[in-house]
Amino acid sequence: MPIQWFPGHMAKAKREVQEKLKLVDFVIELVDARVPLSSQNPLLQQLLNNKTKMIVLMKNDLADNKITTKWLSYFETKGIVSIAIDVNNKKDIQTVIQTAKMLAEEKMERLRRKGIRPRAARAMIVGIPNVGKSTLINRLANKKIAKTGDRPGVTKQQQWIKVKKDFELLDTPGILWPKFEDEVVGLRLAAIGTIKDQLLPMDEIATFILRYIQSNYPSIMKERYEVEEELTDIVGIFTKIGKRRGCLEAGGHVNFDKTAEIIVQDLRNSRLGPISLEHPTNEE
Ligand SMILES: Nc1nc2c(ncn2[C@@H]2O[C@H](COP(=O)(O)OP(=O)(O)OP(=O)(O)O)[C@@H](O)[C@H]2O)c(=O)[nH]1
Repeated sequence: MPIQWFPGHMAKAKREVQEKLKLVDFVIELVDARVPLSSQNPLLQQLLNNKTKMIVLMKNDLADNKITTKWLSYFETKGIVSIAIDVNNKKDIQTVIQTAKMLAEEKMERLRRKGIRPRAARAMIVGIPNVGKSTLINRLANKKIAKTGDRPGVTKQQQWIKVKKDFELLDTPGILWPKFEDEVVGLRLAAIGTIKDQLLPMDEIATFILRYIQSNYPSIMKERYEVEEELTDIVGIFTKIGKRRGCLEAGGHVNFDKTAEIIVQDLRNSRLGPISLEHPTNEE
């Protein structure tokens, strides 16, 4: 899939993240629970330079819980603290705060051991476009955005959100671009809506979604689209779905673009139920 990010934008985003990283003690990396690895930016790991991070699997309400559990174990085996949340669930927001506080306390303990007077630990949120950065910041801020002044070496004043007495959050997130070298990664990200649709071949994405669902969630395929057969005749399947969903043009022909759009929107709007598009061991 020919998706290109402009190198200039990427370089600028990288510089901005690098600058902000200097201000914080740890990083909260947001990924999409439906595609946790595909929605990571491998560059972040290099930029972190030994800084602690926690991973928040966002939009867990849209993901398959069984697969999410596997992802949490996967990250645990890598020694990375991870949690999965629905940003609209208050309990989940509390879990983010508690987990971040735990990391903050570890950091403060290290300072104490070095004889440095503890202060509030500072964190920033990073993630690819549309992963939920602003929404999570707003939930954590809960209208408590507090100016805590300049930090040395920073010309632009940073706003900090006092989430807890000993934990502050940078009020602007770091945007990182996903990586598209692997075609399947691109298709997964396109399916969940990371990339602007104008740039996308919707029929390819819809086909990807149908094939994936047919092999991983055949009952959904049957219930939603009344398709039970193998997807060898993809044109036939599009025709069937298009007719059923009223995507017809004059003359009774099926409009394939409209049909593809409906399939993609069905997935994005969770009309197919909770679905994960990536498995830790690539079981799919
Ligand atoms: N269902 C669900 N939707 C979520 C969740 N978190 C965020 N969203 C939705 O995802 C969309 C994108 O959220 P934003 O907070 O704008 O994402 P962002 O990462 O700040 O996006 P950019 O500004 O493009 O970088 C919004 O429609 C949110 O409502 C979640 O946990 N569950």
